[in-house]
Amino acid sequence: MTYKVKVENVSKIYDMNRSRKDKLLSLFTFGHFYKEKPFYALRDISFEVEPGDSVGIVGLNGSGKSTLSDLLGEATVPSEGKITINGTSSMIAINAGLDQELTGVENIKKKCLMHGLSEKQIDERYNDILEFSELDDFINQPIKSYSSGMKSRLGFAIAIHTDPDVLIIDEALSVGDETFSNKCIEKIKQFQKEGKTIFFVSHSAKQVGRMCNKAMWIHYGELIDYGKCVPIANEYARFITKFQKMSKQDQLDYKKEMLTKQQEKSDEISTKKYHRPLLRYIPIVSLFGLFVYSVLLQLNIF
Ligand SMILES: Nc1ncnc2c1ncn2[C@@H]1O[C@H](COP(=O)(O)OP(=O)(O)OP(=O)(O)O)[C@@H](O)[C@H]1O
Repeated sequence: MTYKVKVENVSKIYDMNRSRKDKLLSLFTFGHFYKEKPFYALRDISFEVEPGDSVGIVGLNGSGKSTLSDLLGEATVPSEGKITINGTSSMIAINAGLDQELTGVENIKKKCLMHGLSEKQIDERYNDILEFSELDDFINQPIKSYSSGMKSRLGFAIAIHTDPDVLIIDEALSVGDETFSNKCIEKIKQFQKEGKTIFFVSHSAKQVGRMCNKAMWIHYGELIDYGKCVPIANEYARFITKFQKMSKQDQLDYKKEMLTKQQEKSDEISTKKYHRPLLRYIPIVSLFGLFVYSVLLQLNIF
């Protein structure tokens, strides 16, 4: 079967340099010179998703779930590798793509236009979006004054009315009241019946087990399991039960140890890639050559 989403050897590297000068140096030398070492928030992830699949993404805090959903929702681009989506994607995350300074009405228009809807289509769908979001008169307020639940409701209402083929739901259901969550779940089920592809980011193995046919477990930047939902959700639930039985201090120590390992692996990759003795000087020498050449041109020496 042809895939709906194909992710090939994708990594997301964060530039950890703080000052503008260090960031620029790292940028212009293609990462060869840096003060702070880069961080691989996701490392060499590959998977394929078939049309109509509902994929649950689980993992501890800081494992890389939101980074992956941002990549799938095309809010950011991979640092390495390739993502191919056959169709349009729409992301529902708290705040995803919403402009804090604009009102609810303005955000509806902006996001719908970004998803390729015409002014006429937006006018036709506006009342449905407003009704689904349950925001009533608050829709005319800037969304910076909204609670996280209100933002999530607006984000959800807009996303489901933009006809996406691929829907990415990032923790949108963990805020807000239960009645609204149930309404969203009904809507998601309707999307599933229509054969749409769904990614569902959640901390809850139970929710993933109920909603998805496939699952992936991301652990500190690595994809450690992907396949049929129930066995993975069960395995993750067992891990979480064990984790929660640990003392607060042991949990912190575990997270610290994992993060240190993740940073060590990031260092290993960057060292291998960027610290080949001669190669590391090529970008800076080329830039310097270009600079000298342009100065000579300005001086009419050629
Ligand atoms: N802009 C950034 N710059 C540097 N590091 C970042 C940035 N965004 C995220 N990270 C780091 O990348 C890793 C993955 O973060 P991400 O938010 O994707 O995890 P998550 O699994 O979604 O966590 P949570 O469940 O808490 O939302 C974390 O170590 C985080 O600190």
